[in-house]
Amino acid sequence: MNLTPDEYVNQLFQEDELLLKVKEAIRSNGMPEVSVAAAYGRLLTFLAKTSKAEAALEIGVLGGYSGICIARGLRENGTLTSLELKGEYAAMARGHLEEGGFGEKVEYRIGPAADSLEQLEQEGRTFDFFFIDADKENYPVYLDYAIKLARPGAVIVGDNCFLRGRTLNPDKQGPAVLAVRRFNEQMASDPRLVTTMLPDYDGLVLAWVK
Ligand SMILES: C[S@@+](CC[C@H](N)C(=O)[O-])C[C@H]1O[C@@H](n2cnc3c(N)ncnc32)[C@H](O)[C@@H]1O
Ligand SMILES: [Mg+2]
Repeated sequence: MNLTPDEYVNQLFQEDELLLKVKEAIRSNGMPEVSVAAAYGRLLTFLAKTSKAEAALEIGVLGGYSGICIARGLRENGTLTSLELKGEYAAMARGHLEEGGFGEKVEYRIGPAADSLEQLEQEGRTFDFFFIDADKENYPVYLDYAIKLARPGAVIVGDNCFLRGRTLNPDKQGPAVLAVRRFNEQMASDPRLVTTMLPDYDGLVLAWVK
């Protein structure tokens, strides 16, 4: 019997011990099991590497899965700034990033990400890699900040742009769906961006900032 594409890819590229440990910690602490899927985590590493990312920003941390993937792709002197609402999640992620050897590279800012983004703008910080993966209602706000804080040539990645199918269903009109549709439309049409959206998984959208 044929393997599914997922099964085939997951056989070829198995998650390493640290990533499996992150997932186990999330499970055993009763946290939501919504880390980025393995192949897309590897895509984050790949994109950070190929874009030679030096200053990455992640919005939505959970247990540190995507943070490890991004940190693995950073340049030698690169840094990751991670925004997370919950202090206990950031503490878990910090432990995992330290275990991966990235303790010196990562800075956590706890609280609503929109506040942290405003603070980063006030500080004059800029970034060349963004991963947006927090509360969906604020995706348009996060995109505005990402474009403001982006260096020319920056990469912006948005996760879960199909909202497990809700974005695709015209009958769904809740605030998260409306916000993500707005985000997707801006990603697709903003003249400052060169963008694509992968039409499988849960809708990963990728933009390059001119
Ligand atoms: C989907 S999870 C992140 C998964 C993570 N990027 C990964 O793939 O490993 C979303 C995270 O966003 C956080 N979050 C929710 N609302 C937030 C807000 N307003 N500001 C910052 N973080 C928020 C949640 O606590 C949760 O940890
Ligand atoms: Mg996600």
